[in-house]
Amino acid sequence: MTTPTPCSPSRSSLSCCQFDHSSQDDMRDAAIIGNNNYFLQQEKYSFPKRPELDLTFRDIRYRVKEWSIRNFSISEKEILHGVSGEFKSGELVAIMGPSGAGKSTLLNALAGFTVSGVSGEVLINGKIRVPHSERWKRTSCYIQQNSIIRTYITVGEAMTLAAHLKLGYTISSAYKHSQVLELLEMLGLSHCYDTLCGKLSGGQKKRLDIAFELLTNPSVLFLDEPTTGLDSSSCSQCVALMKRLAELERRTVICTIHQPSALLLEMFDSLYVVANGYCIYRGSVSSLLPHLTSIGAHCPPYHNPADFVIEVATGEYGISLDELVAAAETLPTDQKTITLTTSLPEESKVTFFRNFTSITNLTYTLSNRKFSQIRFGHVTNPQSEKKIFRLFQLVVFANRIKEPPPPAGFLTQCYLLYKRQLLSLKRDYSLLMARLLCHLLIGVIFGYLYMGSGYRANVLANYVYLYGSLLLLVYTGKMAVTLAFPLEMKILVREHFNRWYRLAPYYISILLVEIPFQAACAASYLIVSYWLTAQPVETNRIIFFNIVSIAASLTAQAWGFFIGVTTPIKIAVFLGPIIAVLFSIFGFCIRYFDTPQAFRWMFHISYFRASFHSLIYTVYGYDRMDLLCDEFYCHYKKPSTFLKEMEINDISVINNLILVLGIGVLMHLLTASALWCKLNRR
Ligand SMILES: Nc1ncnc2c1ncn2[C@@H]1O[C@H](COP(=O)(O)OP(=O)(O)OP(=O)(O)O)[C@@H](O)[C@H]1O
Repeated sequence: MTTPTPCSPSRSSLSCCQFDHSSQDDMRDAAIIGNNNYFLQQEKYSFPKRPELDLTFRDIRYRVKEWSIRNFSISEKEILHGVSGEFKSGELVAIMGPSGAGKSTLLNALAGFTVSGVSGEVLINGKIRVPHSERWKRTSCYIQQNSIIRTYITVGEAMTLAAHLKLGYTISSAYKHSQVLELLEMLGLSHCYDTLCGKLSGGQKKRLDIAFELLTNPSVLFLDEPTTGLDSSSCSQCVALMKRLAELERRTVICTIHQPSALLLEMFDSLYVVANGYCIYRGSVSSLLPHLTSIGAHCPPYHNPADFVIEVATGEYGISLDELVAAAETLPTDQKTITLTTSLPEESKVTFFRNFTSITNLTYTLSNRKFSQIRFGHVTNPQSEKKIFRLFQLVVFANRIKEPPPPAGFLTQCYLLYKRQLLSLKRDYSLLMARLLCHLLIGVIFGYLYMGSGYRANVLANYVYLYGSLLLLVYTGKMAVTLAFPLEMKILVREHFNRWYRLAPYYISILLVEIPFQAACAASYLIVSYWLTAQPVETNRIIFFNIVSIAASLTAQAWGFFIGVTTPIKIAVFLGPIIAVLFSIFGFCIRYFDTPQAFRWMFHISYFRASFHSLIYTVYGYDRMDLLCDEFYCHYKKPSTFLKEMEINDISVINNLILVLGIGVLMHLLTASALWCKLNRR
């Protein structure tokens, strides 16, 4: 057997995807069959083992505030009306109900995805879960209905990257790679290793979403309508997979589902039916029909029980919602939750078991942690024996639980996310090329239209060229990100909630791609048009001209990020240009003393004005020589005359540059804060 080559952390983040196939096959063999491989076997037990988590929820309510145009007031609407229940580890739970019943709302509340507006208690193994609990997020995952995956990276690359981000570098790359292969194998995706994510079918994308999250082996999985959009065979494969996930390592798997077939319904261990925000059934699938029969709803022969319960919920069988809710409240609940404190000394645990089970002669050994070595003495009743065995399972399991490996560090996250951005761009560079070529083309057109205006005393043409150039760079800088960022948000929300990375590395990785690219686009325009319009060929002027223009474009880009993050896309498309135009009029059409008092503050904070004045000063200031005059009298033959009349003869380009860059930095800080609020204050 070939010993797998470990990928060192310093190698490419995706280096494990770039193994040649023969070594990949060897790795797979080593990972799956290779019990003889000491290296992998050793680490197999260091993979984060997670505790079994029972989830109990009590009196969950969800209220939203709604603006009523008719009453001109804000009213409160309750969507979940105090629902309670319990989902146990090792169970596959279906949340069902008619459309609009509140299934997704309940799932979001239980997962901690929605926090604001939610009241009630969620208990994990009997302990109250605090909102935004980091620990909870590390042991659970939430898989949204619509799979949002980057289209232009392969399954193998996406999985490897997720493994590096989520498992950090305390685990070797070789081991992470073996986990990736194992998971893909388990989810039937190993043949898609080199397939681009965008080319996967709907069902494959869903399985890939699950594979991403299983890398950290979460104890609780929440899935919002995982079967929606799948054909019947893919549906049963998907439910069978979830069932396996629940059974393997006793995970708690909770999903919302729309009217499953009778066969699919049978696969669930537990059902939770909601109607109009109330619970109308909770319990096993087998007890559903007897319960409904007991309240007078008889399921016709050969009718799908899933369809039947929805019909009952919508009132088709004449049973009111109040009756259904009242009947559900009489259903037995297992309120007893036993919480084991793993930090208890072993002796205390033995005492605890003795007291709990009234066992007289209990001996056990955990030396090699096998259940077979647990010996019961005299057990007073068979019920206790079952319970104690289960508790021992918990103890043994708890002893095997290791702290999850720390995720990748800050700089590594920046690097990995940056690499992912570059990889996507490398595969889909059409948009970037279009942006670059447009800048070049406009540079040629502007240069041609205002050819030679840079050295003539007829400064009006050059004045318009400078204004037009700045407007172009501001618009292209702003709008490209204003419209693109809302699409990014969906991926960010999913990955951030599931603790792939923190916000700062993500934002930095975006900026590391967008800033150089926008600067390159702006430079391509400036070089062409500067040369064609025959602006002064002096090193200092050229450098200042480029720096000021690029700074203005990047500050506009920062505004674009801010607008894209804070406003819906439909509003962003016109808000972006409106703000650009509003700030552009200061300095161009209106001089400071012509500006009404009420608007003078805008004159001061307008980065457009600051950059525009700086550009004019860069071209005509610094004691520039007389301009070329083709006529008998040229009023602006001396550039200083023009600067004086424009009231910009004594400005400081450096101060203006600081203002422009300062506004850019401020906008990025505001954008990051707005993103943080969006991600953490749901
Ligand atoms: N933030 C909100 N503001 C206003 N109404 C909301 C909000 N969230 C949910 N609702 C309303 O609550 C109800 C339940 O929504 P939810 O998405 O949970 O239903 P569902 O059972 O998952 O439906 P479906 O099966 O059609 O997806 C709907 O009427 C929805 O319009």
